[in-house]
Amino acid sequence: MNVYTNNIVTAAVAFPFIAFAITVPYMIYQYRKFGSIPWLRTIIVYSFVFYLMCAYFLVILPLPDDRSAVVAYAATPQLFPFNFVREFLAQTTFNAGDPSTWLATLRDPYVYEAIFNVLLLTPLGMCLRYYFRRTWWQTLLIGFSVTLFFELSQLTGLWGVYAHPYRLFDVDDLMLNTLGAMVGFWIVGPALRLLPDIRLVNEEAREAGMRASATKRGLSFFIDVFVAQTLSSIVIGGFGTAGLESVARSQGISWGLVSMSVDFLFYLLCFVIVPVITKGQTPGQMILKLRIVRPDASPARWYQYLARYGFLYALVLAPLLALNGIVSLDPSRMPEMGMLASVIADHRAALVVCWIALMCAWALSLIVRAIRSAVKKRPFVMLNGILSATRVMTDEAVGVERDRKNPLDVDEVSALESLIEEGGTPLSELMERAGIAVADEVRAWVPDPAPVVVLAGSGNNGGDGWVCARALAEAGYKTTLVTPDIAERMKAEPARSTALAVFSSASENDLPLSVLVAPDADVLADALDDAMAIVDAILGTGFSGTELREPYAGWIRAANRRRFEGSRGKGRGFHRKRRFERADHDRARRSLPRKVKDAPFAVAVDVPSGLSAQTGALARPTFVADATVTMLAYKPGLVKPQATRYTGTIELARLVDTAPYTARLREACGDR
Ligand SMILES: NC(=O)C1=CN([C@@H]2O[C@H](COP(=O)(O)OP(=O)(O)OC[C@H]3O[C@@H](n4cnc5c(N)ncnc54)[C@H](O)[C@@H]3O)[C@@H](O)[C@H]2O)[C@H](O)CC1
Ligand SMILES: [K+]
Repeated sequence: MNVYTNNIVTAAVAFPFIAFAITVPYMIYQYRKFGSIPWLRTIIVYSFVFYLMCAYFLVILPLPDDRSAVVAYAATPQLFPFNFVREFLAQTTFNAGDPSTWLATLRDPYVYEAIFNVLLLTPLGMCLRYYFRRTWWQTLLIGFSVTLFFELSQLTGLWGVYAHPYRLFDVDDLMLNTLGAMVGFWIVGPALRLLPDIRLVNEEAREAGMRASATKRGLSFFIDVFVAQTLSSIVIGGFGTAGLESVARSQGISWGLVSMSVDFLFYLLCFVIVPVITKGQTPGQMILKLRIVRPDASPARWYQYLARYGFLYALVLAPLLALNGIVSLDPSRMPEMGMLASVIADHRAALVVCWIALMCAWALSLIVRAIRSAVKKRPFVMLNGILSATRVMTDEAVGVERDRKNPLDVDEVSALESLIEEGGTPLSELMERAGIAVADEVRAWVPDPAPVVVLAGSGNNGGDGWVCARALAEAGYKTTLVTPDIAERMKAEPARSTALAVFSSASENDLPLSVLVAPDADVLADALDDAMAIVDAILGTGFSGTELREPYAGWIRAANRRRFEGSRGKGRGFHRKRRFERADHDRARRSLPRKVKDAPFAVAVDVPSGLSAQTGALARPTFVADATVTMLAYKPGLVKPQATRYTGTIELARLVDTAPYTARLREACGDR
């Protein structure tokens, strides 16, 4: 086994170099995707790379010294499947009835190499399922391809580096390695319940990406100082080379003052002039996608940038100037000094100690506040931010905050739809895009095709649901669409024609889409039990009143119950029935038991059904969603505090570039 450990040591030695080479592009990719660099993901990815390197090194090392040597045992590929079994049986002393032969068997090279060959790709299979969320057949295919790559490296003498193969191409290795990948895939199945859900890791990363953490801000500040200082050094260096230093001295101008002024100008450029031009971003903030705004996320004014960084400049510079003042006082000239100066000169050492203590306390308070803001997920506010009435937010958070701050009333949304239609985009096209946006959200959470239930009402919200169902079925999801009535009898347009088109497209193309028309409670519950995702396209902006009529109320109860009480497992019927009768399930999320582990992902179209898009009033029951995909603009009801636990995270699907239409709408409203 020694050769194996040696190879792993080689991998460990080579890993830092490879890790270093992938770090920068990997970090940039992560940051661009999530706006943050999640540590769990980083650990997984780095250990995965390390593992693949170990595996490959085990396959190709040790390298022979002679590049043209013929290695006898590797010369002819081994093409008989199960050769290792034959060889083992021919050579073994194994006797099932004699335990003393068992250990020897394990030490038999044919046995331990077979076990090792299975183990080699087991982590790959685990990772493919857990991290990359691949299905069994994808794992099989990838596992086989990786193995083939390994074996071909051996067959071709490391792709032609060696004149002859120096390790054996063996069909048994191909089979055993691929089997190993599948073993990894299977054993990770039960472990999935214990491991943190990688999709939640992504979600957390995205959430972290929304926050302007102290790290991001520190880094962007560092970049800015670096840029300003580099530019300034180049210019001052240039002045020096041009002989300006001696000119200045001959004129009696302090060169130190000149360099300080040049520094100051470049700091002014980076921290004030550039933000004025870019509407709130210093160079470092442009790279890290941060932005200086007012606390309500509206754009800041030029004097606020000046105040923000002016105070910071003073806060950093003043202590340095003070220190310089203390140190440069000469005690021997005390008699000529004023009272204060002589006291300072007399206690210089003590004052420097005080200064250091003060600076340490300041740095410590910054660190403590940075950690606290990271733990409590709150913004990190500094004194200069308060004084200038500005905050640093991520670009993403600024966008969301501005959208949230400008919701459109329900009748404004209708007016917007009409404007968009006049602008040349028909409502049926909007519906198509809306349905696809919801399907994309489902696919982001449930990446592998799985059973999905779409609850569709008979209005246009239901129309979005029909499109979503078709898009999911086209992607291979086994989709069940639940509707109160057949497509012909849908009440609204374009929902009716859309539903009819989806229906005929599903049968023409043989899509895995089944339609349940007004199913009874048991049939619906069966469909929900199987579902990995539930789409609520029952009611959108057209919902009125305070109560939900049947059958919608029953559908929502069934969906919420599936989420919070699990599927109708054996022995749970009685318990659940009682709960159902007491109507406990339509209590707010806080008072419900924790979402059950196998709960399907629940996504609401436009608004959760039962929540009034205009007022935020809640009906009993109201659909409880993990995410809401809202169309065109936020609605006032979605941003009400009581709405959050029903909406989950809100995604805005703009469907078109709404900015020109919204501007016209606001103009029209202003005119009124
Ligand atoms: N208009 C468009 O072109 C687009 C709309 N989109 C989506 O459409 C909905 C709004 O659609 P609308 O047809 O106006 O209303 P709803 O589908 O939300 O609901 C109407 C439907 O509901 C019934 N109803 C009303 N109140 C109740 C109640 N208390 N109990 C039971 N049933 C009720 C009513 O009778 C009607 O039948 C919008 O949210 C978007 O999702 C697009 O996305 C794009 C194009
Ligand atoms: K809905």
